Amino acid sequence: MTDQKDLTKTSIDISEETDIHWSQDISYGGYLKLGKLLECQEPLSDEHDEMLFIVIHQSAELWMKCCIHELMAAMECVKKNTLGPAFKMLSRIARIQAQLEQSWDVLSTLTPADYAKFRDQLGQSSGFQSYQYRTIEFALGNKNAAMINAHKDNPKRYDALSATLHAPSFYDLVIALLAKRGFPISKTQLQRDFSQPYVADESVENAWLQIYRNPEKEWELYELAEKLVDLEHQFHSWRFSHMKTVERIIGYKQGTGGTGGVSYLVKALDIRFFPELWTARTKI
Ligand code: HEM
Ligand SMILES: N[C@@H](CC(=O)c1ccccc1NC=O)C(=O)O
Repeated sequence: MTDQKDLTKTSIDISEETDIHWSQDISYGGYLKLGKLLECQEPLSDEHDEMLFIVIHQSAELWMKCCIHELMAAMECVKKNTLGPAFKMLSRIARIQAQLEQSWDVLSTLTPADYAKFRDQLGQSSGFQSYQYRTIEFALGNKNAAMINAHKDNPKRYDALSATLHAPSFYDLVIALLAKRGFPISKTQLQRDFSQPYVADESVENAWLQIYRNPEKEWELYELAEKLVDLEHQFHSWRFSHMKTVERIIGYKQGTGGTGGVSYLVKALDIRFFPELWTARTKI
């Protein structure tokens, strides 16, 4: 008898299932717009490996979309001086960055010969023209006005990118927060032209030094500092892996976007979003 009872437990309980009100007008594919999404992979060549190239880039753009969503919301939290929810968003961004990093491993299965078979089809197109990537760079503080020119044919994107260029970056907002919380930050940092590249400042470094030396006094800011360091570390790893993957796939050829290729990507490794968080470490 007991055996029979157990058997009924493991079988599907129809009476419970019928309690679920299956919606008439929504389905998995409908909700996720898979019809549209899965029609977006249109290789320009008949080469087998072009599918991987397209899917890797499209997935990266989807993750970037999610990352921008979190980043903008986290910036609003910093503006409002409420760091709790921002921490949650920054942790999610870190996991997204790990996903993006992982994709280099998949792409490295593409050999130089595989890529050469369809590279010419790409013309002058390049990651250089990624609107979402540039949005992230600007929001994190790597401001470079010349980069918006790639979007001059799309006024909506051009204007939105221009707005992000001129707005305070995540780090600008964090510095304003340091001032709000009583740290003596120089006026030049608080009233700077936000469209210009950020230049490191002693008053900001001193604030971080104080926070790192006495974390118990400003635990939230200490935690924020470490989350920013994580974010920059991951971003740097992504840049590095991109550069190394490009090196193994196209060697030292020029980029389709008109740069020197690997040499351009190597130079980008010098960029720091949060410079004082790195220089302060030597002095602690
Ligand atoms: C075969 C694979 C790839 C090659 C050979 C490659 C090569 C390059 C090169 C040479 C550049 C410099 C600009 C240029 O002259 O074109 C560049 C920039 C860029 N690539 Fe890639 N890339 C590859 C894959 C990817 C992937 C998977 C992504 C992910 C979204 C990506 C995103 C970018 C971005 C955002 C830039 C602009 C970087 C900046 O301005 O700092 N690339 N790529
Ligand atoms: N810049 C690459 C081309 C390239 O990677 C690319 C071309 C079109 C769409 C996305 C691309 N990926 C990132 O740069 C190259 O020089 O081969």
